Amino acid sequence: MMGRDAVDFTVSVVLPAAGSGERTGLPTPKQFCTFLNRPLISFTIETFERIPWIKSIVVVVAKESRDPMLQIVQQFCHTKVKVVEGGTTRHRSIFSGLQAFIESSEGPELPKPKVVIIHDAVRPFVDEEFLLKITLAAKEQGASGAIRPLVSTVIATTSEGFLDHSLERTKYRASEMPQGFLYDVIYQAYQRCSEFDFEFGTECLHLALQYSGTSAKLIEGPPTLWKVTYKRDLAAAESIIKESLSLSACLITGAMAETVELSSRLQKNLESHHMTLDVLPCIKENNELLLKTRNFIQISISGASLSETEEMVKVFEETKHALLYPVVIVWVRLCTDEATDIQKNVELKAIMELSMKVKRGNILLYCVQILYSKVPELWERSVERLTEITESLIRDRNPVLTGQMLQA
Ligand SMILES: Nc1ccn([C@@H]2O[C@H](COP(=O)(O)OP(=O)(O)OP(=O)(O)O)[C@@H](O)[C@H]2O)c(=O)n1
Ligand SMILES: O=P(O)(O)OC[C@@H](O)[C@@H](O)[C@@H](O)CO
Repeated sequence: MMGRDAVDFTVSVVLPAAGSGERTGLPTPKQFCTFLNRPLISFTIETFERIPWIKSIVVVVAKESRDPMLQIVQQFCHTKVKVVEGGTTRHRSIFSGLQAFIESSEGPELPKPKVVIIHDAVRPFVDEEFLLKITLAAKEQGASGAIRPLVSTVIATTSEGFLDHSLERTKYRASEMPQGFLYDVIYQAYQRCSEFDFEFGTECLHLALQYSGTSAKLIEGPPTLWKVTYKRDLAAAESIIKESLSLSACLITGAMAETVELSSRLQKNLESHHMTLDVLPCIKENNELLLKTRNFIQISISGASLSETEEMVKVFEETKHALLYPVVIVWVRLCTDEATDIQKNVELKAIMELSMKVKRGNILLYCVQILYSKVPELWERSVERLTEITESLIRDRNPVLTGQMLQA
């Protein structure tokens, strides 16, 4: 497949995000519903923002959402974004987005792109490879669109609500997003389309065919292109993102024989559960490795200070490593002998204070205590429990459990 260097022309994106999300039944429009401390729309924007050959992103929001959207842009450092106001229907919103590239009385707008990608803001899972296919096809053919096989059969009903006939499913496809267009093709189509199209239409590809005589190239996309429409879709999106964050971790073993031995057992268990691990004795001078993942497991002997954890936190704060996704630190405290209550309280106080402080920077600090046992079966069982707890903390990223002394 052609690579990024094939994109030797300007590409911009229009993200319609001015809907009210009625079908979720939630008071907040779904594009602004949050998980992992971030609104859904920010995840979609990030998907496009990290692609170097995409020059600008026009986000189209309802008038009342303009200021909240500008705050999101600032909070999550979305640098390629311009926010414009949408309309009462999706087509009106998309047309508003396209007009952001046209000179206006308020002065120069965004540079007009050769190709414009139109993508629903509530479809957060799109990858660069597929976007490249859509973009290059749009450049060649004038228009392109993502399609997916139909899951349910399409039927036509009589006016009395009875079956009239069913369509042969193999002949039809579901039209999804992203879609790509030569800018002039889709802009002209919107200039020519009818009020009926603006009011009741849902398909940009149809407008390109009807009003610009351009038949879109259809490209089958991956199943990840689905649109968040119902409340259950928000839960599904959150679960998919959390799963994608929990695939790797950095295991910091410490230098003592006991912590290295525990690290080795934990590494074996986590890798057998398909987690990819980078293993370090300590974090000094390994900043680039620190920025490879957002999950850290730090093994230390009870009584050890949190200074190394604080060093890690400093690196994350300086690099804004936790800006877009929470960073998880699981501080494993290996007890080789029974600590006094005073020692436990001192440690517990230290971990609670530090966890509250770093949570404001989107860093989730957990503590798990494991008692060393000379009895192999008991020790094995404790390490198994430590593995399960560690996996759960990384997967679920539950802020409620931060700062607690969990027991493996
Ligand atoms: N007037 C509108 C209506 C919809 N959209 C956007 O178009 C995308 C797909 O539309 P849909 O899933 O139908 O969103 P809503 O219209 O918000 O959903 P509902 O029909 O449940 O209200 C969404 O990102 C939505 O914000 C838009 O920009 N302007
Ligand atoms: O119809 P809705 O407003 O739910 O969502 C818009 C979808 O129709 C649209 O994204 C695709 O069908 C491609 O045009």
